[in-house]
Amino acid sequence: SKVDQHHKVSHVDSNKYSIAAEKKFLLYDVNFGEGFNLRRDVYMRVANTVRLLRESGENWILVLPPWGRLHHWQRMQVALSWRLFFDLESLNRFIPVMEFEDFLDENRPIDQVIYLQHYEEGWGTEYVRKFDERRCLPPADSHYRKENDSKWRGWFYSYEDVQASNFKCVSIQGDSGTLKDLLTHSNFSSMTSVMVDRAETILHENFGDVNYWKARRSMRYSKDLVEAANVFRDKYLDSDDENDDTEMVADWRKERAKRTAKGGPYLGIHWRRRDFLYARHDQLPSIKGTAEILEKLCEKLKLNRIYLATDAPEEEVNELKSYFGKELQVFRFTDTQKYNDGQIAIIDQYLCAHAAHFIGSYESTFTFRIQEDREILGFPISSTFNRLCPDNIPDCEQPPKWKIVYK
Ligand SMILES: C[C@@H]1O[C@H](OP(=O)(O)OP(=O)(O)OC[C@H]2O[C@@H](n3cnc4c(=O)[nH]c(N)nc43)[C@H](O)[C@@H]2O)[C@@H](O)[C@H](O)[C@@H]1O
Repeated sequence: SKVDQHHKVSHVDSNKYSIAAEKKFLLYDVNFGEGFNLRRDVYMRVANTVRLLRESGENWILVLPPWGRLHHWQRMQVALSWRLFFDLESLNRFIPVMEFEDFLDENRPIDQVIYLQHYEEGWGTEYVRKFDERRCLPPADSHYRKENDSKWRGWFYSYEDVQASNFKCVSIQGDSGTLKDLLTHSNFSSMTSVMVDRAETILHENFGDVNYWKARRSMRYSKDLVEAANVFRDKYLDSDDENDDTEMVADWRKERAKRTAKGGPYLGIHWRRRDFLYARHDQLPSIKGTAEILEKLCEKLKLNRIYLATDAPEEEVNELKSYFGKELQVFRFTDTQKYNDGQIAIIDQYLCAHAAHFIGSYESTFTFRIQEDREILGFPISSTFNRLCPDNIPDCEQPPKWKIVYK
């Protein structure tokens, strides 16, 4: 009936694609090995799938995958909700989202797990967007198992009593739009709730376009984290939004292009260490080399404060600091009592994003997210797209400038 339908959409009235159709739920997960900031990128891809589905008249809602089991996090936590990190109201202004806990509270089943994988035979000579139901390749076959009750069990973000009715593997090459097609034009189109595992398999439909940036801008940080970081800016970095020209409108949909942000009187650096030293060894400076770059930069920019975001062990931080003269002060946010590893990572990023000048680490997604935040805040390009060069190539190639677009 009409009344029923009205009831069904009342949750998503705030969204401009509010649709009189039955609600459907998209859940997803990402390969276990991926880090926090690649996962944030995968959110943008899947959020755009939901946007496309809604634009085509289907009433999909994105169920947010709880955070946890990240191998970079020193403390092994699981089942952390999104509101610990992000502002859900803000996310909801792009597409309707809900926490997994709330999905479970509504006693909803998971009808179908679709495990995305590549094509066994590879990509072929030309890139075509396509998908096909295929036999499961490793490791899919080991991640889900059928129990005696013929339900499927898997990791499900550590929740033990969650199961799915059906499980299929799909080979796919494509993007957010291809995933939309998979959900609407395949055997899965009758399902009400679908979980897509290995969602990182799909790409952005148009990397860096306006919808990329809308999804990105909707990912405002939780009010608690912003508050904690702002208190720190005020106390140690002589930095606040009014002086720095970094004020933001409450609703990201009202943001307009600008390049007038000044930032606080400090240098922000993302100094990626640990496993990155193996992966990108030739592209990173030594500890001493890092100190030399920072000293020179501070002298040039007439700054005497550094905000250091890093995953480096304490000994390395101490070594770095030991190379600086007395005139340079180094600050870090380290309240691990009150905040979990992901929250500290976000506070680190926020503080780097508000610095007068930023320098990051080569091809780190942690660095990329800071650059995006600075684009949103409206910094001049030259203060943002900078990287630490290795010792032997002091004038190394600087990072690509993925500028924000509003149209
Ligand atoms: C080598 C590759 O590196 C890729 O990492 P990359 O893009 O830098 O960035 P992420 O994917 O975020 O992984 C790095 C993780 O290390 C911690 N981390 C790194 N830098 C900082 C920092 O400045 N402050 C804080 N608080 N934490 C930091 C944090 O947990 C972060 O999520 C990985 O995603 C890949 O899985 C792979 O390991």
